[in-house]
Amino acid sequence: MIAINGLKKRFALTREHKKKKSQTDPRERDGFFHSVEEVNLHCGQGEVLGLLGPNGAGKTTTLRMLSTALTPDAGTILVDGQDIVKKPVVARKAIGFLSGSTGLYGRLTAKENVEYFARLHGLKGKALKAKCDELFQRLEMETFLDKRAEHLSTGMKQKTNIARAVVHSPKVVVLDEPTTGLDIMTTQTVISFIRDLKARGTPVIFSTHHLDEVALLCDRVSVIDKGITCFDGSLADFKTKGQSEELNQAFLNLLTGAQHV
Ligand SMILES: Nc1ncnc2c1ncn2[C@@H]1O[C@H](COP(=O)(O)OP(=O)(O)OP(=O)(O)O)[C@@H](O)[C@H]1O
Repeated sequence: MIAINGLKKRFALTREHKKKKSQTDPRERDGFFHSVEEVNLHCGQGEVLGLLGPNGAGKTTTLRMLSTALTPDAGTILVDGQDIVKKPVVARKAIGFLSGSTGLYGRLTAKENVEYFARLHGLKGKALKAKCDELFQRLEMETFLDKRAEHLSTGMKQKTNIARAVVHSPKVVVLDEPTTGLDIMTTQTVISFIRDLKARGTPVIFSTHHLDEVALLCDRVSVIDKGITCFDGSLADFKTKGQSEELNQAFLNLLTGAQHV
């Protein structure tokens, strides 16, 4: 369903970076920062994949390439067998992407924001209302639908962003740190929403630093360390290869192992 192979992305170093005498990161070389060096990731129909990695590992860069916001320097990204790098317009219809920095229109209400994106995707009339109402109910948004986005709390904004990302019923959902900064109740709503997507057969890829969410939701896990995939497999394999039933420990063991390769 989703197959990423040999993905690479580098960014030109700024003048400030180049001026620095001491090299701080092995990914800084030849005038570039090699943010993603070799990422491989696989997620099947109805599976949920947790993308893990330390800060700066390259998770957001990978997800931005998957969402077509960034073009890879090398590698392939297949969604349902279609090469989305070659067909970005097809990809944008097929993928619902929640980015950490997605902005809402502050002067529009939560409801207007979601409806606006529904219209951009070609929904109208009864179909638009039915889809939006369903999402407002599933994401428990009814109490703040008529509040302007600029006055919403972090959790309310995140729910609105999620509704906006999936209003076109995408084949694949990609969420960059969907629960970061949320309270326990809102986190629970987001977790239930991901479970619901899985039950409907929609594959979900989400990045997180919370391994309790991985335990609750994921069939598969992918770990990136310094721009390189050091694990991509089932949750059971993650525990076996990480040599621990405890997910935090398995994650740390996999990272340590990767450094020794
Ligand atoms: N446009 C850019 N120009 C230069 N460097 C970049 C750019 N975008 C990302 N990077 C660098 O690439 C590396 C990977 O960043 P990325 O945001 O993908 O990491 P991450 O795994 O999502 O981290 P976190 O868990 O902290 O969100 C970082 O060192 C970052 O500074």
